[in-house]
Amino acid sequence: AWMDADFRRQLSAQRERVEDAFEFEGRKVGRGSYGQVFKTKPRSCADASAGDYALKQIEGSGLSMSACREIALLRELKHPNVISLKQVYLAHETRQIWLLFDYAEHDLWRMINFHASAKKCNSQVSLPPNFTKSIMHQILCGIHYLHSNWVLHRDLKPANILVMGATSPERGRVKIADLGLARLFHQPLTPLTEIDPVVVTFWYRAPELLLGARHYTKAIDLWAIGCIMAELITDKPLFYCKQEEDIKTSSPYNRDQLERIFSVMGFPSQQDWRDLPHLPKYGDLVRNFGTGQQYARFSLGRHMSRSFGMSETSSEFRLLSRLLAMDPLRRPSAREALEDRYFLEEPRPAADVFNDFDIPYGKRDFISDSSDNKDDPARLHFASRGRHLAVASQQQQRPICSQQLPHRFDS
Ligand SMILES: Cc1ccc(-n2nc(C(C)(C)C)cc2NC(=O)NCCN2CCOCC2)cc1
Repeated sequence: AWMDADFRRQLSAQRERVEDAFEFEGRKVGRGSYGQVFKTKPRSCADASAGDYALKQIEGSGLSMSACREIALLRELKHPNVISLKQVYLAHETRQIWLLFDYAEHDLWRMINFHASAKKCNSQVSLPPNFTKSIMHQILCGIHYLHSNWVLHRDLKPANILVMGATSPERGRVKIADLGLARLFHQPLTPLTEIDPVVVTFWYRAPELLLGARHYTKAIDLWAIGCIMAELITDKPLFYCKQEEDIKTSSPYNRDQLERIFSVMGFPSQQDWRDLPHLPKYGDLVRNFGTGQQYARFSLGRHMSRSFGMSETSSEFRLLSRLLAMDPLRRPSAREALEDRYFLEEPRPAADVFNDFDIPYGKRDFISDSSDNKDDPARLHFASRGRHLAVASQQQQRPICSQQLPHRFDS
């Protein structure tokens, strides 16, 4: 061994082990190709008041490329709206890697689903009037910080937008994270592999990516933020498109997803998007859609006003349509979006997105290890990558409709 044996023994005796420091048996809240996540409390301070922590056990053993990337990236970043890495544990015996984060009780995927199902039962849940504005402001602050450090997110979607819960000192604060799969491949044209059967959603992918753009850009993140803003307003994914379960496409071109975008936005004209003909998949586009005349009468304004009564003159709509410019060159930077009139008007964005309202969402369910076996039909667990097809298994999901929902909630 390259190290003196005694010295090694001394080091390993001193090293703090993650199982000694944290209680996490039976407290799994997430599982996927990235590894698994536990909701833990430090064993030391027994008092329940201490905040919870999220322990991510990285899949595989040893310093994999993705573990290196995640640690190297996160240890350099520090911003109130970006998830922060508190500690790294290397279990030398098993060569396991554990990452310690602050625990986030909520995320936009679960929050939006909660409101969508409450709506279906005609039981509106009261939220502060600046709820969407506060969330949008904090997402843009976090992304502005990342972009200024030349970090692109590349997979922004509701599941990756976490929100701190009532027991956290940062109650109601947005934390941008990346729980998912896309991080493993940073080229947009990488074929989806069988590593992960979880279907990656294309609902937040910018049109230039679907048309073969070879590199991610900041504008691609801003498009996804526009999609998230629309979903916060309507409780529906703006560019929802059913997807074949076994999508193993290697081509970035997704005709159904493009069709959905055009049926909301209209078809981009030469004036709208000068560089469109230079995109790799422009030929496929013309073959499938011709001149796009069939989408001539569609527009975002028409869609948002007809389906959701949104005024096309409101500053909320104006910002949304800036973010969802088909031509990436016309989308605002994160800073320009933050300077939009929308954030200067009353009501102003709040640091706690729930304001003084009680938080109506349940806590995350623990994933029981019994549901680990694949042939358990009820095994549909929350895939933290925001897979919109997965729901909690029945015994975990309390149907909203059966309860009488009080106007206000006890958190
Ligand atoms: C390979 C690789 C994977 C992920 C990242 N990554 N990147 C980010 C940015 C800074 C871009 C938002 C965050 C993460 N990692 C996690 O969010 N990790 C999950 C943290 N969560 C776990 C569940 O509990 C809350 C914290 C980098 C590289």
